[in-house]
Amino acid sequence: MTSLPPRSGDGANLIEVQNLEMHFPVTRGIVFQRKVGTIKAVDGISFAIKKGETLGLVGESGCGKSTTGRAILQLYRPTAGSVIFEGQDLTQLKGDALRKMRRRVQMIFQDPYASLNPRMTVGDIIGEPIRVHRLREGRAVRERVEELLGLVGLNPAFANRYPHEFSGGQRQRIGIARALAVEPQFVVCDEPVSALDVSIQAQVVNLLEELQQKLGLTYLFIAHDLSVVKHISDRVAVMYLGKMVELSEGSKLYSMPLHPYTQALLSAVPIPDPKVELQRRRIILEGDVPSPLNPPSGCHFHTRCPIMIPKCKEEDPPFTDYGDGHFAACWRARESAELMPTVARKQAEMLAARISADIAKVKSKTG
Ligand SMILES: Nc1ncnc2c1ncn2[C@@H]1O[C@H](COP(=O)(O)OP(=O)(O)OP(=O)(O)O)[C@@H](O)[C@H]1O
Repeated sequence: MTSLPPRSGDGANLIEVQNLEMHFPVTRGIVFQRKVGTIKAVDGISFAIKKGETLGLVGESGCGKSTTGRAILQLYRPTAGSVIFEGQDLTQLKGDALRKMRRRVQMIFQDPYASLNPRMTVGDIIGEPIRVHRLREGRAVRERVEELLGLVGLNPAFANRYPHEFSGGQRQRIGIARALAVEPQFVVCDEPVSALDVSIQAQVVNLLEELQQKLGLTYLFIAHDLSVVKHISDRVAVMYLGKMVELSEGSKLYSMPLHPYTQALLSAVPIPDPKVELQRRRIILEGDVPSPLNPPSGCHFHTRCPIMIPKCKEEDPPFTDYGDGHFAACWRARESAELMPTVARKQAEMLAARISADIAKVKSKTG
């Protein structure tokens, strides 16, 4: 159970996700497949994203971030819930209406190489969606491809080359150009910089921010790295085992995390500085991440929570607004803020500052 989607303050929401569920059946048997269980990859999450806003989505591997992105874009058809985009519930669209909507919502993938067809030239990769959606014809397709390559900081002459001729960062730029080819309004960026070197990460994050400003884009930015998310996001949401456990305006999530899981994530942010490492005080979470096939009762986090009380085993805490749109799903949210070690908070802040400095450096170099 979740409450109404957290609103993002003033201004219109571009997208509203309400009680979204994406469950995958687990089957056994080759000929007669029989359902033996359900993976609750996304288990009833609600949120809204304002036009032009970036919502960061973080959490450990397997918590349901990618599935959330795919279910919003209808790449997976959700088990339950609604996704309202420009007044239309995407979960109800079919056929032609669904195809038309796909133009407005796009995805940028983590591994740009895997998502680019190695047998196609960059020109064909970027031109294909333009032709499919009949946005341009004949020579105008080529002109648009060259324009898009320029927009993402690549030489328009690269249109004749193949994906293997490019570096990781350049391939990601090609992936971004392809996503933008159909002139979307909403883009799910699924760990777009996780596979790149830190210096290149800053360039790609910088590019995504520039494109957002130029084209008025709205992003759902998925990452496991809290520092990258902090820089690019207006608000940040944290997921654990298919549920959203915290959501707030970015800086507040870092300075006053309400959920013990967010606190643990913050305390684990690595900082390549031996002085800080010596002071590090990590919040160690006991046990492994439970299986989404058989999640714990009550609050899913209770089996690893350092401040668990008996109620947590029994009742799922509601996603509650603790003021100014700072939502958390924790029975002890009010007390837990006081338990966050200062050192852990400080190290997360320092890493975020480092990344911001890297990005500023890239900006000054690229003028
Ligand atoms: N098509 C599928 N069929 C069955 N289970 C799936 C499918 N896609 C994802 N899952 C399961 O759903 C859960 C959430 O996966 P998801 O990829 O959304 O997590 P994630 O947070 O994006 O992780 P990562 O950072 O590793 O990509 C996992 O347990 C995963 O195994």
